[in-house]
Amino acid sequence: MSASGASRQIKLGAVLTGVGGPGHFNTWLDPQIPTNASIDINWYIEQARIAEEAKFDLVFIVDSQFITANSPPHYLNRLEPLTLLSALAVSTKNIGLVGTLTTSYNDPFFIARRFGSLDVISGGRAGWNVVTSGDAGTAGNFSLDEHYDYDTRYGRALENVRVAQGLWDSYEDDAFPADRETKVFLDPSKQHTLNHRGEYYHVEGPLNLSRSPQGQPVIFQAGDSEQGRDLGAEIGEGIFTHAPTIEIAQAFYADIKSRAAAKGRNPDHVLIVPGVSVFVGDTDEEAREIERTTQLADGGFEQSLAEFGRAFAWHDFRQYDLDAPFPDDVLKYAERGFYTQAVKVVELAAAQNLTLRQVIEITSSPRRGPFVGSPETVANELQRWFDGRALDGFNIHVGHPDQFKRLIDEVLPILRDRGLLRREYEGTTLRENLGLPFVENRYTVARNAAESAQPQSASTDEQKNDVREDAAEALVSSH
Ligand SMILES: Cc1cc2nc3c(=O)[nH]c(=O)nc-3n(C[C@H](O)[C@H](O)[C@H](O)COP(=O)(O)O)c2cc1C
Repeated sequence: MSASGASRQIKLGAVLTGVGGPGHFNTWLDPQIPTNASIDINWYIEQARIAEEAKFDLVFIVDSQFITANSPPHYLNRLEPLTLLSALAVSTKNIGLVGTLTTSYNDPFFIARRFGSLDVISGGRAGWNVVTSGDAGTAGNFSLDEHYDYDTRYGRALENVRVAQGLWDSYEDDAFPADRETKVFLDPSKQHTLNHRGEYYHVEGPLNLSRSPQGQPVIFQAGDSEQGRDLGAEIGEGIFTHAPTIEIAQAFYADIKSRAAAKGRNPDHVLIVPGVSVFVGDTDEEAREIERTTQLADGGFEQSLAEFGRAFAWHDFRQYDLDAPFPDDVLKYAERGFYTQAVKVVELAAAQNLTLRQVIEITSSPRRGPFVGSPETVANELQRWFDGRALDGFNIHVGHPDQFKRLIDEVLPILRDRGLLRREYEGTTLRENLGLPFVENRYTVARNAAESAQPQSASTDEQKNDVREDAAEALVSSH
């Protein structure tokens, strides 16, 4: 189904953060959340099946590889995404399986192999959320003294993704006749080496794995700097982001879509799906109260202060006077961390002349989110953002089970009745369900193009090969 026009429908993801992600230190106290939720595969299977029953497009697994004692509970003790998603692949049938893997500390061959395997195991439901790692300390776990600077991080990311995509085309879709009569297992003309020599990677190929029914895994991306947005516009088919207000979300949406169009891409094939929290009550007032009490119970000043340094490469802000002006030279710590996020905090403090205490209070006190109210109110607001081109869908942060249930039972049916959500999955692959095109194998495309362009003149095998290689080269470099 097309992502545009009359049939445009809301995409839905479920972000599973077990016992509580950033800012949610006490979510795990909820008796309905097992204290080992983040490492209990049965909990993940249950959530994925609930989401699948509600016809969500995908489950979304975020990740990191560096922690301190002040990291959020889910981050302290959680499963590796690809291992986890492989278990979900055999416990579900339709829902997409999106995992986060950093390009800064994984070689593209390894990434291509792992996501390719997930894609094959799941019958074409895999997605890769491309990140570059905001936690500067990750470097210390991968034999480096220092995390990469931004240009290097994003340069590596682009090349890494291109190499992985090249490797995923190692075999054309009919490469394995596996014919017992003729004893031909592989058609060697349908196996391709990559021979990549780039700035950061040398990769020969081929990958020892055939393609899935969707051709290649879907590429998601998360990163908000200029370089991050450019990368998303270049390679992202789904963009994971924050959306604090409809105006900011609309500006982000327009920016990414126009960057993608400027790169010659179809903007409808870049879906913007920010992470959002939803609170549902019987009335708008009750929902606001649930939002306030939940945020108060899940958060806390002391823990927020301890965790506050994460964007600044875990610089410890507890050393400063809380009631003095916000320290003005801390951005240097964030240069290899979550710099974009850190800049926003520092700019806010400067613009409003805030103390450190006030900044922590602002970032940790209950805030009135946009998707809070009676089922009707929440449905209206979700629709307003969708119709207003602030986003193409929502990655719902799954926190308290009661709230996830109310969203599914009370809000989604309203949107479904308005024709904004599917009743049944459109296809069996993540691409089909997201309205994204199947990725044709580049060598098959080049072969077909060469054959139809020169049906008579290609008199020798050598000539045919030249044309094929030329076309393949053009495709590889423009892909
Ligand atoms: C919405 C969002 C989600 C992210 N999720 C992850 C994640 O799960 N794991 C990770 O290592 N980095 C994650 N990142 C970090 C980015 O990959 C990037 O390193 C960081 O945001 C700094 O780059 P930026 O300034 O371009 O945003 C996320 C970033 C954003 C904006």
